Amino acid sequence: MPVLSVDGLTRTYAGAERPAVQDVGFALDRGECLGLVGESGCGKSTLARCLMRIEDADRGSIRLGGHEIARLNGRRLRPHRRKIQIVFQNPTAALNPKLRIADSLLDPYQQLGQGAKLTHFAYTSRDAYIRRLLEAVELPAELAGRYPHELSGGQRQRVTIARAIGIEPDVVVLDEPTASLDVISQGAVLDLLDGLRTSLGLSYLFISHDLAAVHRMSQRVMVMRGGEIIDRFAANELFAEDRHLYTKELISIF
Ligand SMILES: Nc1ncnc2c1ncn2[C@@H]1O[C@H](COP(=O)(O)OP(=O)(O)OP(=O)(O)O)[C@@H](O)[C@H]1O
Repeated sequence: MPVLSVDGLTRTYAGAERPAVQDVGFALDRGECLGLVGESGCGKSTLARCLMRIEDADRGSIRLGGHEIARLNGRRLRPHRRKIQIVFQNPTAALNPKLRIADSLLDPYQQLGQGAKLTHFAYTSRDAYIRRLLEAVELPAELAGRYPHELSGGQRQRVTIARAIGIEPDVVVLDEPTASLDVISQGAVLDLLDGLRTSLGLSYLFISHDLAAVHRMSQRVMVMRGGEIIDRFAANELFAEDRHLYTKELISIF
């Protein structure tokens, strides 16, 4: 059974002529990285926000671990929230500037993790939990006492990754996770994410406008345009003759 399966997902903003996300469907297997590529404005982030239930889809189904969550709210949605986490493009906006790194790392656990059976990041003590998380994202333990502005962009993004994985979700939505980083940090963060997927058995929906990054990270790729998935293929079929013309255009610019 897929860890996440989405069917017919559609989201139209008030006053818009056409849906930002239209009839999107896919299934994500355990341990898989599924790439989603498309140019700015094609609906990638809207899809991500619908999956996270930050926004409501107009219609369609979101099955997470076999549970339909598209229309759950409040108390009924809460038990499912831990299972899907997101890493956003901009780690500076994602971290509370007034919290030390240790407290930022603890926050998801306090909100959603208590009572969950954690295995890799079992909560034996506050310090051990934080140390283990920093280690997992290859950051030195002494960063725990610092504030976000005392870290580099790459280090901050590692902290948001640690926050996302510390409560052991099944699915992590990576929404342009390296777009704000320089090229060297981009490669290092992608390598880290790839390693975490394997070692923790995570499933990723990896969203990017960068076809090269998506191709490098993913086993399967979907191409989105105007809110719709217009092409999908296994990563090793990227250069196949029968690729959609639009995919070929994306290939020609990468
Ligand atoms: N809150 C909103 N209200 C109204 N329209 C929106 C809203 N957010 C996005 N849109 C519109 O929905 C469409 C899809 O936007 P979305 O941000 O999902 O695209 P994207 O592929 O993530 O783009 P980018 O890579 O630039 O973030 C665009 O036409 C955008 O203008």
